[in-house]
Amino acid sequence: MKPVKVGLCGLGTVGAGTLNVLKRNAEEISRRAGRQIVIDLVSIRRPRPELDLAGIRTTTDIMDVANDPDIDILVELIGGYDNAHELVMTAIRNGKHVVTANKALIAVHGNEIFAAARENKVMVAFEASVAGGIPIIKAIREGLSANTIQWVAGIINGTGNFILTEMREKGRDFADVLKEAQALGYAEADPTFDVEGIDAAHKLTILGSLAFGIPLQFERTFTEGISRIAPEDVTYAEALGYTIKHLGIARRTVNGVELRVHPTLIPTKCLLAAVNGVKNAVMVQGDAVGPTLYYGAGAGAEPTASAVVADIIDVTRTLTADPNNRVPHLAFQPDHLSDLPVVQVDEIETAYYLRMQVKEKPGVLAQITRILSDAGISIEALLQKEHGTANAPVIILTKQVREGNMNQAIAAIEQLDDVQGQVTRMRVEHLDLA
Ligand SMILES: NC(=O)C1=CN([C@@H]2O[C@H](COP(=O)(O)OP(=O)(O)OC[C@H]3O[C@@H](n4cnc5c(N)ncnc54)[C@H](O)[C@@H]3O)[C@@H](O)[C@H]2O)C=CC1
Ligand SMILES: N[C@@H](CC=O)C(=O)O
Ligand code: NA
Repeated sequence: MKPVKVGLCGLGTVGAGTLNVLKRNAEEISRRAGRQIVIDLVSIRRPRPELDLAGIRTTTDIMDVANDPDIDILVELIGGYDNAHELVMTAIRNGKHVVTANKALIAVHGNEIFAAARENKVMVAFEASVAGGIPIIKAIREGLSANTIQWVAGIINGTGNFILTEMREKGRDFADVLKEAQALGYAEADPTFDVEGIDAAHKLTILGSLAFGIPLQFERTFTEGISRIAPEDVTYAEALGYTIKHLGIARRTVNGVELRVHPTLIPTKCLLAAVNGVKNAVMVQGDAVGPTLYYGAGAGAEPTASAVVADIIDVTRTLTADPNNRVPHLAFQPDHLSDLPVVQVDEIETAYYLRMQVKEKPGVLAQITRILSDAGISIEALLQKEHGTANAPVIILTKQVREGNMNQAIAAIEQLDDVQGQVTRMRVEHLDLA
């Protein structure tokens, strides 16, 4: 049988990793795929003498790859929304299968891309786009397909988890750790995507669609990053038995589905609290299987290449399958997607961590607790730190409450004369494994 010809666009961190894995494991890969897979054409912007490109054609124009009649599978590893969009749509229209690691592209343009792929009877594979090397898309789409999925929660940005871990364990400076994450090839081209939660929101958008069979709705995913986490919150959380992690949460509720990414306090005994450095982990709760957990490297050249190459093998294996019998892109048949609404963040229900600076005088705590109880908010724990100054921090953990009620209570607390500045708030999740 003729070899399958791959055209690779983007020879950066993941592109170079993909090239290396495909070459190093070529023999095993062809035994698994049933055919030889060769990289035939690579787009390259500047010379890369350290890479072995022997026998591979090169071009400086990515569109040459999308338009080359010899290429069977286009692998998009350039990143970003616009050029990648044009590249992938052209490849699909030219009848090529596509493998991509680009979560921004899938979260924002995925509905259009999958419709075009269906029309042109080609596959678009995107395992590397969520949680790097962890086969989470395959797990949800295939391994858990018997289940009604109740929720998915995970650490899905390696850079952010690396930063939080280094800050907590070694007291390192945020900016310094971010620079290291960039040097290690973990961060996005624009690292604000990592620290402001946008990258995690792209990934959660994809996970939510796979779990609940809804169209991709990135614009409805609530997004908060890690840039405003203060070191003292890490310390107070620990004193209360919690660890702060940046989580993506997709949950089915009576009103629809929640899609949200934000810093979250989770009990230190929870498995996700032990996930450190660039590692990611995703928990999926299905009605039949119960809780499941997937762990591994969320970023980096070869872990990500592992998912890219697995997708290339998957596509190769199913090249001759009837397009109607392939695994649907979003796990559910495209004409059976659901219109379950994504609920507004005001409507979500969660517990809260609150930190405020109050004047050390009698009666202040009573005023605060009255505001909370008037809003129907029960207190789980309260910490008052002696500062020896006129002002002292008060930390409150609440029980579950509707976010809209919490917003009103916080606004009222901030109006009190004896409360200084703004109230810091973070959501708390227990991720019960029932
Ligand atoms: N680095 C990682 O650990 C992971 C990255 N990803 C995704 O993989 C994709 C690639 O990421 P990296 O390899 O880290 O990025 P990178 O910045 O290291 O590599 C991108 C490469 O594409 C080239 N490129 C960009 N635009 C181009 C254009 N218009 N024409 C020709 N070449 C162009 C760049 O010159 C660069 O060589 C992104 O979508 C990223 O989100 C996904 C999972 C993990
Ligand atoms: N920048 C991303 C790369 C993988 O998706 C991350 O740090 O997780
Ligand atoms: Na993955």
